[in-house]
Amino acid sequence: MLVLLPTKLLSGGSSMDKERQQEQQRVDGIVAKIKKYLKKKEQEYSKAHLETSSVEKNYVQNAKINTFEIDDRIETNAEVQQQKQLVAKSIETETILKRQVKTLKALQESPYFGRVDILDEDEATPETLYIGISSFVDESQNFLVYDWRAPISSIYYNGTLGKVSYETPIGKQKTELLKKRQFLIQNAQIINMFDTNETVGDSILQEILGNASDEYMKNIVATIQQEQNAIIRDTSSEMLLVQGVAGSGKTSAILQRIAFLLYHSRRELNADQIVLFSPNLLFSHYISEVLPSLGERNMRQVTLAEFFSQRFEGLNVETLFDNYEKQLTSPTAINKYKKAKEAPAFMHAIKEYVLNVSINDLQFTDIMLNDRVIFTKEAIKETYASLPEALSPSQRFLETKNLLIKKLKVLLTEETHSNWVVDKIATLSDEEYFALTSDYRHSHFKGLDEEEDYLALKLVKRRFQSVYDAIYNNYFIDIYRQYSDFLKENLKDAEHLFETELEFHRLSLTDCAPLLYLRDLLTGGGQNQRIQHLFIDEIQDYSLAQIIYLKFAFPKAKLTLLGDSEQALFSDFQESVEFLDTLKTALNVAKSRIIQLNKSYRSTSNITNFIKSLLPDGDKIQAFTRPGTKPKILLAQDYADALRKIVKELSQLLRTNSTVAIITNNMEESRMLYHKLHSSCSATLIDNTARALPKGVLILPIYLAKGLEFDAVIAYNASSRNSQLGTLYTICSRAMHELVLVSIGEISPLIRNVPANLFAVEHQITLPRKS
Ligand SMILES: Nc1ncnc2c1ncn2[C@@H]1O[C@H](COP(=O)(O)OP(=O)(O)OP(=O)(O)O)[C@@H](O)[C@H]1O
Repeated sequence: MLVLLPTKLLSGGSSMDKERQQEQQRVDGIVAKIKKYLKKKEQEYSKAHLETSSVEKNYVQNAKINTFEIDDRIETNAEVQQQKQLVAKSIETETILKRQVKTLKALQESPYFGRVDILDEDEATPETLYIGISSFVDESQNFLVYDWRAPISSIYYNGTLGKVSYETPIGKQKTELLKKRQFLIQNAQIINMFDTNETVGDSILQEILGNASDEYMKNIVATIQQEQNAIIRDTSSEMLLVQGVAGSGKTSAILQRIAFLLYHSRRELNADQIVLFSPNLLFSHYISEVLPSLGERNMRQVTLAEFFSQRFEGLNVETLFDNYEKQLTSPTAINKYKKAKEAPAFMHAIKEYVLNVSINDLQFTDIMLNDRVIFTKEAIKETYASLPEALSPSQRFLETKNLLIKKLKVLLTEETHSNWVVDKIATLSDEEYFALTSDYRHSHFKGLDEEEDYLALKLVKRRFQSVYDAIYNNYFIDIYRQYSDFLKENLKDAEHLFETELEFHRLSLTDCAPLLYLRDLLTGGGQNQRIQHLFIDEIQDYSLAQIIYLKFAFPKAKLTLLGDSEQALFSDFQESVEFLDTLKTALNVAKSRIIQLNKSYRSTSNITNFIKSLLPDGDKIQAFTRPGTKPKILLAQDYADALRKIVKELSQLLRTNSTVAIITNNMEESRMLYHKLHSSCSATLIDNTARALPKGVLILPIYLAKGLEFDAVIAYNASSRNSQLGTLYTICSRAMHELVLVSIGEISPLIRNVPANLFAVEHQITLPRKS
């Protein structure tokens, strides 16, 4: 619990007033220095900006020089390359300055949020340090503000007063923490300030959490809690599993963690080497401002659907959402092979299959150029078979590829003598000629023959480019037929469904990971060795097969996986510790750690208490003390009655909330509601193409609301027909300040066990209790 020092001393007391004055004077002094420095940096930035514009202009002009005059062209090439480098350098300088200006602007509004007074063992006088979103140093290199990620800053988040220690690059350091002070500074004015003994305290947190929701998630740097700090500063785990209840700050903590890692390993790590798998595009947009607000570049973000679609070009890859909607309509057909295909054993079977597949069972395919067969599958098979058996399949594929490319080169030389080439050269236009010879120093052609040979090879290469690509991309094996063969052997009859889908150019989500695994193990590819950190949000929605594949695809990456098994929309609930064990075995990681977050920050205590009583093991959830009204249940007789009630409720909710989300179980419900409601209240329908969230009334299905939060939520429809616990829990936990549940007809049995004092009902009703 937070221990505040006597309030008299802190707020009303004259000694605190005096201290506050002194602190404000310090803020004033520092802000003046920041402003001065900002001015300098702004000037440098404007200069850099002009410089970039001028080198860019130069570059464009040079690149445009008449390229049909041969002599000009040669010189242009060299100059253009030089200009290109200049542009890149200039842009980089400008970007760095732009970021510095942005950080300084943030600092001049709020230079810091914390202060610690420490006394080192060998020192006689204490030292006072101030902590902010970034460090600020004066001309004499005195740290006026310490970056929140600096080693010493960790005691602000972790330490209680007294002897404390903190990690540094040279080992553990000890000191004594004499004072910890929190500030809320806005527009360079101290709004609130108090001393605290333990972790960062409730009062400022209350103030922050009471605010309205925003289009963008905010950073939590000033109020990071101790258990969140453990997630942020963990640098040693190979796999960090964060299991946290809804609204406990999992997403916030990992974004802060990314900022921390970028600071901690500044030399070895950059933002491009971090990938975050996020649940949907809306979410990607929602979190996109957190890192920039801390002066860092964003990591790469991708959704699972995007990741798979990029790898199966030309196929319509099913998304988690299609899969979810289908499960609601025809659960049995989908579930038939789902369980087997999503299990680690299935991925293991793929590995075994690749190791043991015989050459005769490999599904080689002809390489064609239009209707002409360039390499027959028999010839390719022969090439593959000629290689030593001791090589692994992927090594043999690589060698086959090399040999095929060699053969192709011979073929291309022969092809240069064919009639079509001779004819084409004779009829080349000037433009075509210059395009073909653009990277050759024309003056160096020794004679007509050489020039003709050069042109012929160019023309042939151009025509055969697709053959080269086919070899390069391993299109000489029909991976779909291979997978179908694998299914035949390992999951009886499953191949039929797979093949039927393929005929329609569709690929089901459960086949993506095993199919890619098969392709990559067989042909050797698909791995990105550069990525150092892989973050997966909403891990409960990923199958183990998918996680195994992602670990394989990013072999050097440390994993940070976060989720809440209670919010599982697409699969069954699994206990966290059990889940960690399964993951450890499936992924074979040595150093793993699990961190549980049980305190929920998003919602008022009334909402959290209601939500926790929905869950059988909800006791572990702790509500953050924040006042608000009780959740309300509206019982409607029929659809028309529900609509009337919703319209009435909306007008009330909009008086105090800037965003009200009506969250449904699926897209169809959302569409129907939108159709009926948009004329009476200007609502926005959010579908899976949406990227931003406007204010006002939003209507969306639950899977698109994952990870998001809204001032008020109307849960539609909480009747007994919609009795999925994970769905109801996830919908309700999106609400920050107000929650209303609408039920058409009998209320969901999930709500019957909630104590009646935790919610209000619009009409007096008797809820039948479960026996
Ligand atoms: N230490 C903190 N200080 C201030 N705000 C916090 C803190 N921790 C969490 N929050 C706020 O609580 C809300 C929920 O946080 P977040 O979305 O990160 O939780 P989550 O665990 O990812 O939620 P869910 O799983 O339900 O999507 C956000 O508004 C976030 O800013």
